[in-house]
Amino acid sequence: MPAACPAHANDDHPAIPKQRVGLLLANLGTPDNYDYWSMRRYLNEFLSDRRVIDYSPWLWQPLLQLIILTKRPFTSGAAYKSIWNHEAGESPLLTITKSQTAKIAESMKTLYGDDVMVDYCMRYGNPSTKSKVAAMTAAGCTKILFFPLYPQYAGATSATACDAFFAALGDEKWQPIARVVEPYFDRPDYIEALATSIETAYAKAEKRPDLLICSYHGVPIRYLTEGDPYHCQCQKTTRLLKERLGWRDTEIMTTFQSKFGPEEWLQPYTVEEVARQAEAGNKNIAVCAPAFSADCIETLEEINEEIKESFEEAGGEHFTYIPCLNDDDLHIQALSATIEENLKGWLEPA
Ligand SMILES: C=CC1=C(C)c2cc3[nH]c(cc4nc(cc5[nH]c(cc1n2)c(C)c5CCC(=O)O)C(CCC(=O)O)=C4C)c(C)c3C=C
Ligand SMILES: [Fe+2]
Ligand SMILES: [Fe+2]
Repeated sequence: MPAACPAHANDDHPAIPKQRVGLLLANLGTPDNYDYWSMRRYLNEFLSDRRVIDYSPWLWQPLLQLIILTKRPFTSGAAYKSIWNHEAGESPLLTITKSQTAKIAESMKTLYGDDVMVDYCMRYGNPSTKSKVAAMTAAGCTKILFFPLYPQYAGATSATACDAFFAALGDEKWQPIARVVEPYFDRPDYIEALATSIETAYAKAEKRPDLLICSYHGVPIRYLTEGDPYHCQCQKTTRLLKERLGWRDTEIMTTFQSKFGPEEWLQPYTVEEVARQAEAGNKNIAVCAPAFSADCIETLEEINEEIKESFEEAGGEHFTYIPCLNDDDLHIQALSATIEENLKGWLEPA
């Protein structure tokens, strides 16, 4: 009987690996090092993304290439150097993402045995989203669950991560079926993990802080008026946290940090608000950063160095930075439960 196709007639039919489900965790990015050229490469990729900076490239690219990328790699490189994980030779965001991935992989193994392949990728820098989608497809993942590790949606984070994921799928001959995990800021288990981290920090503090500032990464106000729901999701995160903690309105507030460029961004700006609070008599404050699933340059350097300095210069006395949830057990449990819900219909726990 003739073979069904010429490739079947001889031995050059491609090997087909065992089919599995891929779980791809995605975070923002990281430079490979803090030297000028590594920083320039990273910032160029990041700041050329039109989900982040939406000006016309005709206007933006000359400014970026000729002015911003001649100076900023030096200042950002120095900031990265001050927080770098020198032992591992990588940024803290990368170290934490690896640990989160390993812990989530462990909980997936308990639930599903070897049926799920777990890995992580970065939107900018390495490992790229494209390389990880290709590796998962080659390893037999015919379905991929993509999980942008941002509690709140923003076009500049979640959407651009998805754009890179969908573009990578577009390059695959045998394109995996895809699902994306939605923002998780209002999940009770995430709020519980956040509230517990705050209660633990407050229990350890010498003196109870007068105020908790929830400092979120900012975006231009224009992005909100053009339809990005990030601002509302940040405000709701603080409200849910306040309700879970059982606190009064005067004990907790929302601010925004990391302003970049000349436009007006979401306000109040953290760096100014901490100084106002110190001047108003709140000499003992705590700051947490619920928009970040992992500590990074924006928390370790900007909050714990620049913003702390602004508070102390205005007469503030005690500044407590409450770390991100990182690889805390409750955080990993909340992320794993979110993943389990999103895998339903594809896989059931054994
Ligand atoms: C958590 C949510 C984030 C939003 C929303 C966001 C919007 C946004 N960011 C920029 C510009 C910069 N962001 C930078 C770093 C950075 N941003 C986020 C997260 C969000 N950004 C993270 C997690 C990080 C840290 C990455 C790390 O490697 O540690 C920087 C780089 C700082 C530097 O190196 O100088 C810039 C610049 C814009 C313009 C924007 C909204 C439009
Ligand atoms: Fe950012
Ligand atoms: Fe809003």
